[in-house]
Amino acid sequence: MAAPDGPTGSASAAGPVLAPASVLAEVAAPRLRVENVSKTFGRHRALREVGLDLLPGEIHALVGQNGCGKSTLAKVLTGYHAPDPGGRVLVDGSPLRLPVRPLEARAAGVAVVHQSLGLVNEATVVENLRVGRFQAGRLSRRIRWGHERAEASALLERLGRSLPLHVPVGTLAEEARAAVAIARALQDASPGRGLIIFDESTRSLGREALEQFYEILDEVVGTGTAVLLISHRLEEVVEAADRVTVLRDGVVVESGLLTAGLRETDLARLVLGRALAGSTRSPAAALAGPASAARSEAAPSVVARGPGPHASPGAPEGQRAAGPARAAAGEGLIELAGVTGAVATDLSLRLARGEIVGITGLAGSGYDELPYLVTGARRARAGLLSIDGATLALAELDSRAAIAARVVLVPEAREHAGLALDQTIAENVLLPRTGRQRRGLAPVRRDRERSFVKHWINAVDVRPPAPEMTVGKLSGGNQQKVLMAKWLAARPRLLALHEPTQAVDVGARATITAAIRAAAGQGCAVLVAGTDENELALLCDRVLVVQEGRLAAELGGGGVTPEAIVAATYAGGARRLLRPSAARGTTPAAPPDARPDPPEQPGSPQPPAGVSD
Ligand SMILES: Nc1ncnc2c1ncn2[C@@H]1O[C@H](COP(=O)(O)OP(=O)(O)OP(=O)(O)O)[C@@H](O)[C@H]1O
Repeated sequence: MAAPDGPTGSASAAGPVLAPASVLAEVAAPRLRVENVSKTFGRHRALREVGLDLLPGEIHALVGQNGCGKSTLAKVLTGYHAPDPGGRVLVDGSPLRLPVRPLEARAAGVAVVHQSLGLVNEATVVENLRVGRFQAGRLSRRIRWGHERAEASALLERLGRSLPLHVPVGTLAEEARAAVAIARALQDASPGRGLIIFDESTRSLGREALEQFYEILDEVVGTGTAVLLISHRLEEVVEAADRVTVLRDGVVVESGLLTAGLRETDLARLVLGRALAGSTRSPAAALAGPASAARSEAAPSVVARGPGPHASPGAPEGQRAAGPARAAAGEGLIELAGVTGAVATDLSLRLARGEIVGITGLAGSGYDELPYLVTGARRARAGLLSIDGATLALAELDSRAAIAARVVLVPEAREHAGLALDQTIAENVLLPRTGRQRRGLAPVRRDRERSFVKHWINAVDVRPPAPEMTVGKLSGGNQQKVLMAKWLAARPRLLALHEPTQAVDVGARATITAAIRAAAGQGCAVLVAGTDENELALLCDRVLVVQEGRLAAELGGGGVTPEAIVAATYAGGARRLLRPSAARGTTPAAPPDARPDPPEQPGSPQPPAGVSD
């Protein structure tokens, strides 16, 4: 639904107000105008007559559920997909030829960071940053590597990063890879014109990196360049974007809403097209809901039976099931002793069966090494894992041995760790079982496999629920769900997760949360590394905070609250607002010459259209 005509302006706490897109667009020529763009894959229409205006100097968010068409639009705009005939795309008033030619788009001032980041993992940091821009010596015609290194360092420095320039990017942590991709796009931006598209690029950034990212975006939009920000982090959208457009099933249902005064819960409702239960809580809380409710809605057949804390249905609304406990002392305990990695130092902890333990910290503190070290995905320098009477030396553990012990990892970077993108959903979900079949330890029963796959597709709500679909053709969030299904289906004893709901929409988060709880309910111990305090508070029985490699705090029982997690993580320090200086609320932050007058204040704020309570 398009924004209706009528008075426009800022929003109040009573509700958001429709954006003055049409008014503003007349005042300042849009950096990007999309008209009537559609895209069909086979029989599926991923985009339907989409229209969008990006104004000079604004950060414009594009939000919507997994699979609603956000990345498809980004790929149409940058020439990866050819749109259906009939649409138009204009950059700074000039039409681009359709399908878009990538070089023409770049010349027109369109820069992009795709959701996959688009890096060549085998190439070095400097090569990824400078490919296509290398400068050769005038006489030697050889690449001037000294110059390229200096350029690359300066680009990364803008983002507050100092990375080794000669390592392959595939060896870097996800946050560092994101920084490389973002730095590359920033160098492509043309000050004062065009736009940069960030497709879920901030999903792996910790809070400090996020703050730095928005500082630079402020500089970029300050020149008049526009930013199209695709994100599932609705709190980030509300805090940092000027306006937001909502896509649902390939259709624009809200166009250019001002974010000032827009509440996260209202935006979540627009994304989902329905009201949320308990919407007075934060959307994350409301959507994750009580363990029992989430379970019954999302994965009824995996409802907990085991001894874990999440096994008892019927917890009252808004409460987590009671704290950890469960297995008799010693029984089923998993013990980690002296785990030491690159930064993590001498981390020791015990997990009971069915317990969900969170681990968090600032970037570089080492908290995020733990899931990889205990599952053999990264070699530990030292440490022991005791599980069901067996003790494994982590310095010798590899992934294969860990999987054999039913210790599994859902990594952060699904694109290059954990999913076979050219195989079907069914093949991916069944992959951990085929090892036993290959060794002749389990029979091949096609009918059972089919219902097994169907069960797990439903449990994590993969869309479309088509077992034969190639995973690479799923949207990013649905790929994440397949990754969860694959490892949950392996019935782990210890499930180690790193940012399990990244790139997953606000609705599907509840489904994944429920599936993790159900696994815990069946006795699986869960270790979840992440930085989202709301998610950790909802999911975890205990949360450990790591500082400078060492355990610095432990929160348990009633102390596992978002506020306590933030306080312990920042050791009393405060977090900055993402865009403290931006004068948002009445108009996009256009440069002075392009900035329109603020729209009039409406008499009474209107709720967003298209939401039914
Ligand atoms: N190459 C392709 N072939 C067939 N279908 C595709 C292809 N790429 C995307 N799709 C489908 O188009 C729809 C839109 O996908 P898209 O990746 O744009 O969603 P999205 O909104 O970006 O989702 P997410 O938030 O999960 O990243 C989905 O149903 C997806 O399965």
